[in-house]
Amino acid sequence: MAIPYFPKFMGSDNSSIPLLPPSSLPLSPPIFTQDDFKKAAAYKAVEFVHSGMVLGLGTGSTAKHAVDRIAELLRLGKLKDIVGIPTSKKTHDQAVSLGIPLSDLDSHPVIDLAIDGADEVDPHLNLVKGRGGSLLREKMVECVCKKFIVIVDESKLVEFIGASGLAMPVEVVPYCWKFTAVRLQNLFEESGCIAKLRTVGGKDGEEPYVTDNENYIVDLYFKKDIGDLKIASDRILRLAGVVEHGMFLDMATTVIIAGESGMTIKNKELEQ
Ligand SMILES: O=C[C@H](O)[C@H](O)[C@H](O)COP(=O)(O)O
Repeated sequence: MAIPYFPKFMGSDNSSIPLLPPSSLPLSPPIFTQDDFKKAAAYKAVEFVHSGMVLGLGTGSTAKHAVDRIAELLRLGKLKDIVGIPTSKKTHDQAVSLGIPLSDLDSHPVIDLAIDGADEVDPHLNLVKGRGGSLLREKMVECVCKKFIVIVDESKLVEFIGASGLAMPVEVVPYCWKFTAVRLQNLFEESGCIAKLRTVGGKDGEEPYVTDNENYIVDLYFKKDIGDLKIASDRILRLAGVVEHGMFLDMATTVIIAGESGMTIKNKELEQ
């Protein structure tokens, strides 16, 4: 079993971070799990949270650690007057269960800081998000943030968007989704694109995955680089039937990456 051991990842407040392995254990190098890295990045990001902030609360296994940590600091009285704007029903439910005060974009159209995970991060801090299906609300919240901190383990770093060979999600309206999927695939024919409806196993077999907004997801898989991301984004968004896509371009202000060699913090300003 992995020993939670975070010598390189200590936050300014480490009340809930075990610092050293029990002395009875043999002195072998600590073994970290991927989840340890996600938690380390999340805890680091929460150090940027201050009392009185309106916070975008991300979705996914990495963001979940940040939400837990924010709730813990609220309970300890180390944070006060936080308002959270959740980016999915799941995060909403997590935050409610932890007692984090919540609101929405109607009441809080400007957000001080959002913290969220990502599926891919390229060298320019462009992202793929939405493999958990929450891209639309995430984009709505994170595009109105003064600061957007992305938290990832090192497995999310890619040379270029789509390089992982994994899905780039596009949220589409259910009406004639096949028609939209074919048009999406045709847009990126030269990149060897395959478009697939995301499905989940239901009692009657495979059913379309339905987002929090009652839409479907078409996942795009690329064999080659799709080139200029801004152009790709515009082409996707111009298709009627498309609601939003999972490329988050030029949005992250900071990316915190945790991995075997420690923690790296990349700032957008430094990349330009
Ligand atoms: O829809 C899901 C979100 O975009 C997640 O932030 C993203 O998929 C990363 O999730 P995880 O932290 O679980 O890898």
